[in-house]
Amino acid sequence: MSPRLLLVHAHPDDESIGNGVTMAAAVAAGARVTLVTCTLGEEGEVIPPGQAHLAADREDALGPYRERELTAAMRALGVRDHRLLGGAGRWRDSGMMGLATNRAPNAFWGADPDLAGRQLADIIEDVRPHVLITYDPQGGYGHPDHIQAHRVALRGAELAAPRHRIARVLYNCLPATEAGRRLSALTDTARAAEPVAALGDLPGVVPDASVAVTVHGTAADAAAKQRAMAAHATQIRVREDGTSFALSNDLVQPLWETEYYTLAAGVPVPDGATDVFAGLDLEESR
Ligand SMILES: CC(=O)N[C@H]1[C@@H](O[C@@H]2[C@H](O)[C@H](O)[C@@H](O)[C@H](O)[C@H]2O)O[C@H](CO)[C@@H](O)[C@@H]1O
Ligand SMILES: [Zn+2]
Repeated sequence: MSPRLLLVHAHPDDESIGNGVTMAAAVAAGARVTLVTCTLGEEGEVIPPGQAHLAADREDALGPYRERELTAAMRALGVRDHRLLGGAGRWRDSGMMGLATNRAPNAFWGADPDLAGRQLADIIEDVRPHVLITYDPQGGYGHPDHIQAHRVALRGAELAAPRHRIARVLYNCLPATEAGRRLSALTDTARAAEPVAALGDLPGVVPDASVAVTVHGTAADAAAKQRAMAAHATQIRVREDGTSFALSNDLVQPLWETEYYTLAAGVPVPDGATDVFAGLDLEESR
């Protein structure tokens, strides 16, 4: 039986930034990978000047454009099943915490967790994943759509449980020691002619001992992640060395070729696990 992985993310680009290697490696290993993206990122800033006209305060056409970026990113990772929660445009990007856009009529931040959770439960009952990956309760860095994606992911898993119980739930994370080392390396090199992010700017930093799964991937998986992140060109600038990137805030941060997870719920992870499915009886959670 092929293992099945479900990822729940807030905006187009989060999946490639946080899980590009994990997704590419799972596909290469024969797993079925399903991505659910909750919004189209309509409120995002736009990096390339040539696309600035798409922004919400201009033509408000960024959502469909980012959907096409997402399709290109999934092609780079080999992921064939990617779905928009509730259908394209059902839930709108809420903008950063505290903005008026948080209260827009269909802002994801205002979604009823039971309604959105039921939309996800329908997907869970269809896909029957062994593993679910999403954000920690803080959404990694406090973005309202990330917090809501966490809440909806757990609510959906709960609503689907009578028909399909997900064996393991993992949260994206970054180990503090390695994150600090990588940021120091970026700061020390001549390449950092740009400002480098601080540890507090990175999402989901945890004590090293909290990391349950470390996915290394291959060089091909890392290259696929770089291509997938570059496909989200309105949001991400992959730097020429391929080992760092910047968002529209121009803060340089590591492009992680290794991805890390904490165990949120379900079957314990064997020590030193390098595979999100490690130790699972796939037949048991058909
Ligand atoms: C990675 C991620 O979640 N990006 C979100 C985020 O974008 C950031 C936001 O525009 C912020 O104001 C910038 O300083 C930062 O550089 C951006 O990454 O929030 C957007 C609006 O909700 C969202 O569209 C984007 O995907
Ligand atoms: Zn996001």
